[in-house]
Amino acid sequence: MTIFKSVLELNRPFNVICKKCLNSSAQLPNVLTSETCEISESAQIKEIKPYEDIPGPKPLPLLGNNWRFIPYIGDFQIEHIDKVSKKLYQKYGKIVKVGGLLGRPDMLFLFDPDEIEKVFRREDSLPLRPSMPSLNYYKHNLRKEFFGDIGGVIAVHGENWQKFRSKVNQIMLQPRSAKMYAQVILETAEEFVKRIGGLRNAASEMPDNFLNEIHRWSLESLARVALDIKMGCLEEHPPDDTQRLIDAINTFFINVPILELKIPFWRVFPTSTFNRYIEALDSIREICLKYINKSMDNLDLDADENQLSVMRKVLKREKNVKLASILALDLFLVGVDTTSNAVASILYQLSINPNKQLLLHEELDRILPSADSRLTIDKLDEMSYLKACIKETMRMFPVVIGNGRQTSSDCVIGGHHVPKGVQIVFQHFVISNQEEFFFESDTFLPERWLQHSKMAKSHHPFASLPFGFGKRMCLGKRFAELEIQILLATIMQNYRVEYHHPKLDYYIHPMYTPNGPLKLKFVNKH
Ligand code: HEM
Repeated sequence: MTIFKSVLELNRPFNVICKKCLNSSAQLPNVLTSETCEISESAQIKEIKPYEDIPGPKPLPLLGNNWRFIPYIGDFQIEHIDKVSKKLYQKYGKIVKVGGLLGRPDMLFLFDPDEIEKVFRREDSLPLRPSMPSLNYYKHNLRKEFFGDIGGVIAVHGENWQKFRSKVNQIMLQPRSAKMYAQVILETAEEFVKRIGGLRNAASEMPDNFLNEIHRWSLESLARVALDIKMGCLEEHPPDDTQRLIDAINTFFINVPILELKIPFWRVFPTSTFNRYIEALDSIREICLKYINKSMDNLDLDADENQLSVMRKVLKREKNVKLASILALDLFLVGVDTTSNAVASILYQLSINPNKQLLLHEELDRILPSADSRLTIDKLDEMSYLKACIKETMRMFPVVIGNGRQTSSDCVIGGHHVPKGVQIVFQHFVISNQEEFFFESDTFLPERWLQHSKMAKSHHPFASLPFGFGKRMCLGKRFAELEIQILLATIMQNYRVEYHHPKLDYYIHPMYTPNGPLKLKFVNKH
């Protein structure tokens, strides 16, 4: 059979493949033979283009493409990867190769939800998200004596990841489990709403560092859910280590892309960035362990499981203190800044879209008619416009602008042969802001997410995925959603939010967030 002969002659899998296989979402065979493909020679075939033909910025000899991240010389600024990604899409199209990155595999930017769907659907049982080799190094080399063979989920791969994740998946991801924490999440939201009242200046505006205040809420909320501990973040004078923890988490996130995308000198010697990063991770570990141990002190494992914090639930089921502590550590590492930046972005979008905020208030006033009306899960379930406002913000400004997977075998993506080991980057931010996938894509239109609205259109299910997808999707999704919904409902029950300053651009710092002091004005509703 001539088709298959040409594969063998070129010694390159997937040089040609039948159209049926190409469009299939099934895992493609590694080497195409007449046994693995039912299509006869006469069937329509499609040429698979070689990997080398994927367009993208050309690497320089010796410097590869890393030079592009050098300040003042290169054209890739980490803070503006959103704009860089858009430009790459405009210049090269839906599949772009950024190769020649020293110390790391090629990156393949995907701007096509059909192709993203295929990658996700082909995912095997051990999906590999290729992020944070520096954290992997921290957990498995530098602080090996602490982590041992229990690395947690962040920056952990293969069977170790699967073993850990299978033990915590149900506790973290069942919607019913998350809802059990509604009461403590509500108490923390109410505390924060009170604090907002006290933070206002004479013009009812927030201080320049309002984002830090939101971090404090996010940390307190997570500590209640994960450990059943009141850290006191929302008190007038919080314990010193709460701010230290917030700063360390920020330092950690800011340095991740620097260590990953710039020339990785840290792999050869400890650079100042690397030292700062390790210091931050050590602080996170030290402070979290202090609170984890506190939480253990008054542990009653015989208590009704529904009353237990996430960490205690895991402890009760697994009887493994190390595993429960490492889970809590991972949650603090990635569960604070993500949620707080999402809240900052949602409040900002509502403040600059007052007509949409008005519709949100109409919904809230109907469901919670007075300042004393009690928010319950049932009432929250009725708040479809509130949820649509959150979804719409996450579509236009996803806090995590892209996600990724590393190919575990040779495959075909976008009609090209792609070898094993390449890092596929799903460009969600660029995709979900395109007219092709969302009409009036640059308009804040929560109605598009409402089932019964005239503006609701069916969307490509892979065009906006703020929490990822599949076996490795965000472990904290249920908690993040609940925390954000409860906080937003509590704020909007009490205040109208306005913004009277020059419009803010967005940047990556370290999440995708409004760039500038969030001088929101909170006006009493009652
Ligand atoms: C708005 C808030 C959040 C957003 C937008 C977000 C987004 C994401 C995304 C995009 C991923 C990668 C998913 C994938 O690879 O398919 C992820 C992973 C993860 N997230 Fe979140 N996240 C948020 C909040 C949280 C919170 C509050 C927690 C913890 C309580 C959390 C814990 C995690 C963990 C542990 C992972 C790694 C999962 C794994 O690799 O197995 N996230 N998140």
